[in-house]
Amino acid sequence: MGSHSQQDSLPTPRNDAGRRGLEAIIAHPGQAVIGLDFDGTLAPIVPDPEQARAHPDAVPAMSALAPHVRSVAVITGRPADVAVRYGGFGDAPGLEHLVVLGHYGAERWDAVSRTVQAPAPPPGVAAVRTELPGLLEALGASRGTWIEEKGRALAVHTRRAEDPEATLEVLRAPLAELAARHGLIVEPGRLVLELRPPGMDKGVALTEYVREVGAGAVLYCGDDLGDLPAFGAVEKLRGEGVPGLLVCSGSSEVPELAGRADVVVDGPAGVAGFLTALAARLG
Ligand SMILES: O=P(O)(O)OC[C@H]1O[C@H](O[C@H]2O[C@H](CO)[C@@H](O)[C@H](O)[C@H]2O)[C@H](O)[C@@H](O)[C@@H]1O
Repeated sequence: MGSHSQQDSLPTPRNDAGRRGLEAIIAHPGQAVIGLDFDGTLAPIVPDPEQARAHPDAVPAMSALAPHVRSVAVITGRPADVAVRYGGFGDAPGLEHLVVLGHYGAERWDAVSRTVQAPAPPPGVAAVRTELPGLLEALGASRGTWIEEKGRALAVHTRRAEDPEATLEVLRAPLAELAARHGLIVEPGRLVLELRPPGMDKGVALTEYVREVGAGAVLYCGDDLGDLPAFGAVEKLRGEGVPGLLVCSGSSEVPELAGRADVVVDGPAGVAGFLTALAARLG
C-alpha cells in the first residue's frame, strides 16, 4: 500500500512505475485519462445487485477531478445505462463529457449524446437465457442463487446463497460448458459467474479509449477479476511510453488485484478520497 503525504493525503505509489504515472498525471493532467470501474470501486458491494449505488462521495469526487483531466471514463461490466442510473452520472455537474463503457466495453454511453451505442447481442445469449434456469435447478443450486438479466449477458450470483463460495464452485464447470456450447464465455467476478459474448474486455476497452482521445497518461482503478485486463493494458501502455497508475479498491475478496496495484485504497470510500485528493492537487 502506498504511504500518505501529510499535506493532501495523496498516497505515494509503492513502485517506480506507479510514481512516474502519478507524476505524469500531476504534471500534465490535461493529457490524462482516468478510468474507473463501477461495482466495488465507485459503488460499495451490496447483497442485491439491483440495490448498488455510487458511494455518496464518488460523484462529487469525479466532478471535482473531471475538469482538470482529458477524460473520465467509467469502464464496467454493467450495461452502460444501468451504470449511469445507479451511479447518478446523468446530471452531475462537471461530468458533462463523461463516457461510460458498459458490458466490458461492448457498449458506450456518453454524456453529450446521452445515448447508448451497442451491437445486437449474439444469438447464444437467448439460448443461454432459455436453458439457464433449468440447469441451475438440475444442479441443485441453493436458495438465494440469482440470475441477473443483463440484456446482452446473464450473470449468476451466489452472494445471497446459503454457502456462496461452495455454490459458485459447483456452478463453475457446468456454466462454462453451457457458455461454450452457445459461443459465449464465462466472466468470473466477486461471487458471480457471467455468461457473456467474447471479443471484448476492459483491457481492450481502455487501450482503445486511451488511443482515441490521444491520452499521454492513464490511471485505472478497479476491484475485481474483470479489472485485471485493464491493469494489463496500463502495464502494456507503460511499456510503450505512456505513464500509468494502477489503483486497487481493496477488499479481502480479490487479493490478486491488490498485488498488481501501485496504490491500494480502502474500498469505494477510499477511492473517493483518493480522487478528491488528486483533484485538490490538480486544482
Ligand atoms: O465491472 P463492475 O462495474 O465491477 O461490475 C462487475 C459486476 O458487478 C455487479 O456484481 C457485483 O456487485 C454486486 C452489487 O454490489 C454484488 O452483489 C455482486 O456480488 C458483485 O459480483 C453486477 O451485478 C454485475 O452485473 C457486474 O458484471
